Amino acid sequence: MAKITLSKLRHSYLPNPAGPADYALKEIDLDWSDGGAYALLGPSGCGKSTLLNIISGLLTPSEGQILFDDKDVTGLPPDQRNIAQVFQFPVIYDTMSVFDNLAFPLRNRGVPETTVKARVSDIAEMLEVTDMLGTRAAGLSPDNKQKISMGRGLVRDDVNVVMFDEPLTVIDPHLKWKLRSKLKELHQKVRATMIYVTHDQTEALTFADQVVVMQDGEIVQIGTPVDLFARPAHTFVGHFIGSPGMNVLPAELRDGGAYLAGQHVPLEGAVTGQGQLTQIGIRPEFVRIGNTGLQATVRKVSDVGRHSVVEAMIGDTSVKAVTEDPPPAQGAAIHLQFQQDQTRLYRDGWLATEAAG
Ligand SMILES: Nc1ncnc2c1ncn2[C@@H]1O[C@H](COP(=O)(O)OP(=O)(O)OP(=O)(O)O)[C@@H](O)[C@H]1O
Repeated sequence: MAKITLSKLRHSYLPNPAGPADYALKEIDLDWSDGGAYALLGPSGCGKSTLLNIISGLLTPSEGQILFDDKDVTGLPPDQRNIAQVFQFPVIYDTMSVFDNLAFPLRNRGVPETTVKARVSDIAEMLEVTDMLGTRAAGLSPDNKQKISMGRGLVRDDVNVVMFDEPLTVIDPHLKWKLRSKLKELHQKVRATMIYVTHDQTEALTFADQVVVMQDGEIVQIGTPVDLFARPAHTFVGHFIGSPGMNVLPAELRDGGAYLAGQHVPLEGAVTGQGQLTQIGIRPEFVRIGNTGLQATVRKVSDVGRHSVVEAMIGDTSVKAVTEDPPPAQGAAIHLQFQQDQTRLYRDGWLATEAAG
């Protein structure tokens, strides 16, 4: 397994890119350490596949370098990069048995048959497919086929990195959670460097120790699932992660204080930096409905099981609050309290307050 370094990477699909908007990947600098479990998370079109194809060698970047264990592989074709990939759809040989499918990547490399047997039975056990080893792959259900595809990606122990590209797309929703946690468990057992590409926050947060969040060809934050929830570096991360996402509210900044619809909102700490557009970011989990605080009117209440999501209007601005108490009625006049140490200011999208304490 290898450490992967992406250095000053940029990519444009245009022959003569003029400005940042012409780049599918703006400048990417990133270190993925040996044996880590990473997710690349972002909406459709943010550049995930472009980055994946550059790492696997299917695409040569317009600028920058890719290093595996400090060795420059930017010019190497895919077959010389020693990478395993698991795709959205199963890649298996229907006419072969499950055993032969799992053995294929090893036999292809001339691994001795005794090692093949040992390795295939280990992987089969981890994936709980031992009883299927003698079955022809053609007869398997789509999710079992995808499990075997994953097994084929994991069976070699000499690859630099295993990359998963939206691997749960074909899996039935009720089986997804099972395979998600299985993959996490597998990573803990095989300790390979793994990169998991997805637009689904639950998949990314369940699988990865470190999540790389992308938007518009740029990395907006790299952090643990807890970091991304607790202290989003960008309003995009706050909004994209969490359900419902962070409230991002228009704010006026006067004498270092923030105001929302004319009402003062205490922030977590001092405001730093420069920037034009100022916004307050607060997660709905930290907005309380109380007797004092910002005046608001309830617009809508959604019961989502253990708690309710109350959407209230402060002036023209909609704010969401999560509450486990009986919610107020639609149209009620209420007060909202923002937990101060969780109330942040963002400037042009980027975090601009210092953490409390
Ligand atoms: N072959 C190509 N030629 C021109 N533009 C491309 C090509 N492939 C991707 N793009 C553009 O590059 C940008 C990034 O696309 P990319 O496929 O990397 O994003 P993504 O995050 O993987 O999205 P998805 O999840 O939909 O695949 C998009 O604006 C896309 O339109």
